[in-house]
Amino acid sequence: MIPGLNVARELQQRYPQAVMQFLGSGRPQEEGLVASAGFQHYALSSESLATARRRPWQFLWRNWRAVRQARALFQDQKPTAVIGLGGFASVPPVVAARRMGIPTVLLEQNIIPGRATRWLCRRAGAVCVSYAASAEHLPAGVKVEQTGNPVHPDIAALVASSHTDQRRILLILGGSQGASAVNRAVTMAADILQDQLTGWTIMHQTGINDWREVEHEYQRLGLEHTTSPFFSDMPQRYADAGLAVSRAGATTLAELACAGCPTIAIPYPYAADDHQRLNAREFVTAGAAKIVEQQSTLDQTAELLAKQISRLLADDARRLEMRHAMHSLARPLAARDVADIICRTVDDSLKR
Ligand SMILES: CC(=O)N[C@H]1[C@@H](OP(=O)(O)OP(=O)(O)OC[C@H]2O[C@@H](n3ccc(=O)[nH]c3=O)[C@H](O)[C@@H]2O)O[C@H](CO)[C@@H](O)[C@@H]1O
Repeated sequence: MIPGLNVARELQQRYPQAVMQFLGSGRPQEEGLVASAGFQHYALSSESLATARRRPWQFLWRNWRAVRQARALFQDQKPTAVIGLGGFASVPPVVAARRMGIPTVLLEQNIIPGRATRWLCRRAGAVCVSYAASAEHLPAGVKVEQTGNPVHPDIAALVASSHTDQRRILLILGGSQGASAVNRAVTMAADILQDQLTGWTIMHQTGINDWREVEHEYQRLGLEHTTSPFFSDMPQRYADAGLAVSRAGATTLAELACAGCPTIAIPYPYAADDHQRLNAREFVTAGAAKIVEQQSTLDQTAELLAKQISRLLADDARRLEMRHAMHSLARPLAARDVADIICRTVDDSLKR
């Protein structure tokens, strides 16, 4: 969703008269994000794959209805192009667009393309990916373009920020929902590292459920900290951070790259195709991040995490090297490049 918003911002700047509409499955958080970016949102009756196993008829019926809804909307609005953002809710509108001859482009952030991308890619005008390796997981003949993941312009601008590193903020991120296992592992690691963390401020995004508990824990430990269920000013948070501990969601990693923020990634172990671990590995290979695997017990995860944090806190030079490596992975012009590809796809379809 967030990369899609950034592409819409770029297109809106180029074509101020154009109308950008987002079609989703009606999740309130998604609708809120779209509305606060100033775009229109329509909810279709699409249903995710999670339903397919439990209630297959409901899955088929609701998605069939969603295709019909998208079709009716497109007949009325006559869109120039339809862009699939990778989630399952993108399948019905892209299917409807294809049937109506409307040009389509897909965005895929994860190194292993998700099912929606794998299903839709053959007839898409182009698939814009974050990682070069994604092409290996798509059928031959699909037009794959490595654009990087379109991040917010204020985050993209962080690439130009200075490379000297006096920052003493440890940023903890759990992805858009927050991550309970990360919250617990980090607070337990903070307990182990209490002395070493003196002089550092912990900036922790907890998600809604754990906020009180995490806040209470830092107060008990007497550590400098700010906690919030969700930060609405991420560009500033990234700009201030000297080290991050984070889930390995594709967008967060792309943003950390622009910020040049050395990162300890704790991949979500149950992600489809284990894509978070694979996303993070690309960063480890480049020397920009470390991985701490989530273990079967929290104690073990916390212990490994504490060791890794401790090493990096003690090694300013290593963090600076990681900062350079992170910046080398940044794709601050991704939104522009995706917008170019969309425009080219539309032009090509008009010539046919
Ligand atoms: C658990 C899970 O399956 N997560 C998937 C989900 O990630 P999810 O959407 O949870 O996380 P992402 O890393 O993709 O994006 C999180 C976004 O939320 C923003 N943010 C985060 C914290 C905060 O306090 N404020 C804030 O604004 C970040 O700046 C970022 O833009 O989709 C990604 C693809 O896009 C996948 O790679 C992830 O595996």
